[in-house]
This record gives sequence, C-alpha cells and structure tokens, in this order.
Amino acid sequence: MDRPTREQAEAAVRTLLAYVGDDPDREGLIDTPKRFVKAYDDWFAGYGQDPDEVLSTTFEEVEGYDDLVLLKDIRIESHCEHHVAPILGVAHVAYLPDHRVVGLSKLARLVDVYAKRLQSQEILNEQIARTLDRVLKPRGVAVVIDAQHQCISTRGTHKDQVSCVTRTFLGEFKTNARLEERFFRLIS
Ligand SMILES: Nc1nc2c(ncn2[C@@H]2O[C@H](COP(=O)(O)OP(=O)(O)OP(=O)(O)O)[C@@H](O)[C@H]2O)c(=O)[nH]1
Ligand SMILES: [Zn+2]
Repeated sequence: MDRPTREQAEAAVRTLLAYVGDDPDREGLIDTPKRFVKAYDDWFAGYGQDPDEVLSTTFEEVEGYDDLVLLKDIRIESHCEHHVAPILGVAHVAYLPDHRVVGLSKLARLVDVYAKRLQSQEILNEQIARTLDRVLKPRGVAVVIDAQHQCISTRGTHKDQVSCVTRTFLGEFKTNARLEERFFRLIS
C-alpha cells in the first residue's frame, strides 16, 4: 500500500472524530487532526530509524571487562498492534560482552526504535534481543519487559494492575542457569 499523504492522514482523523459522534469543525477539534498526526509522528518514529545503526559505535578498550552489562528500568512507551493502545512499562536489557561494548544509551535507543512501532510485547522483546545479538555478537543477551497494556486496563476486560512479563535469553544466558539467576537478582 502506498504511504498516504499527511493530508490524507488528517482527513482520516476527521472521519474518526465524526465516527465517535463529535463535530470535527467545532473550535476545540478543528486542529485536532493536525495534532493527532503530529503525535503519531512521535509515537511511531521508530519506522524511520534503523536499529542496526543505533548499535554501530562500539568500544574495544574495556581493560578485559567480561562480565555482564545491564541497563535496567528502561522506560517503555509503545502501542499494541491489535488496538493501537498504549503499552507502558520497563525493559531490562543485558549482554555479556565479547571484547567490545556499546554505549549504554544505545541500549535505551534500541528499545525505543522498536517500541515506537506497532507490535506485540513478545515481538518487541524478541526484536530487541535478536538485534543486540546479531549486531554486537556478544556471548549472551537477556531482555525482560514488564509492561501494562491499556487495551486490557481501559477497555475490554478493564483489568488494571495487570502486567505482562516477557523474556528472551540467548547464548550463555540461556545455557548458564547461574547467570540467569544473577540477572534476575540484579533486576529484582
Ligand atoms: N500476546 C499478546 N496479546 C496482546 C498484546 N497486546 C494486546 N494483546 C491481546 O490481543 C488480543 C486481541 O484479541 P481479539 O479477540 O482479536 O480482540 P478484542 O475483541 O479487542 O479482545 P479483548 O481485548 O478480549 O476485548 C487480546 O486478547 C489482547 O489482550 C501483546 O502484546 N501480546
Ligand atoms: Zn491491544
């Protein structure tokens, strides 16, 4: 499908506003299609970003450091692909370096690139872990996401306080139970 123009996207928002029963021409709503599309540019900025590029700068001067590197409590702001409803939570991303490390902020940027696209939490978890594994080629990767889905809390079943936990363990995190245990101790 050809990508619609901005004007077409704004017209679609007008249709939605009329669909819910409001008047898209009233003062309070007249600029809403513009704002809505601008907000989408922000929430879905990940489509215009290359996850591999985010991890392209690495450092090899680590003085022999070979233990795990963990960035925990990275805020997740995403949207589910089923309802386009917000998913809010945290991600914990760890890897076991093999002679090179990546800038810490890049782990958070990688999370953002995929979070700012539409997907399920399981896919988001896998995408972050697999990209880190493919590009950095570390000895192991662990990613855990703990998030709340507004499609469960504010509609449908209306279950607030429910959170979804997903995890992907690759390499030594998968084969070494003690490492997995240490990872969980560090994030708990
Ligand atoms: N596995 C998975 N499911 C998700 C995620 N986000 C939303 N969902 C679920 O996607 C499902 C879609 O189910 P459908 O029956 O097609 O849609 P629905 O009628 O809106 O479902 P209800 O939410 O039960 O009202 C729901 O069960 C959601 O809870 C996610 O990240 N992972
Ligand atoms: Zn949903």
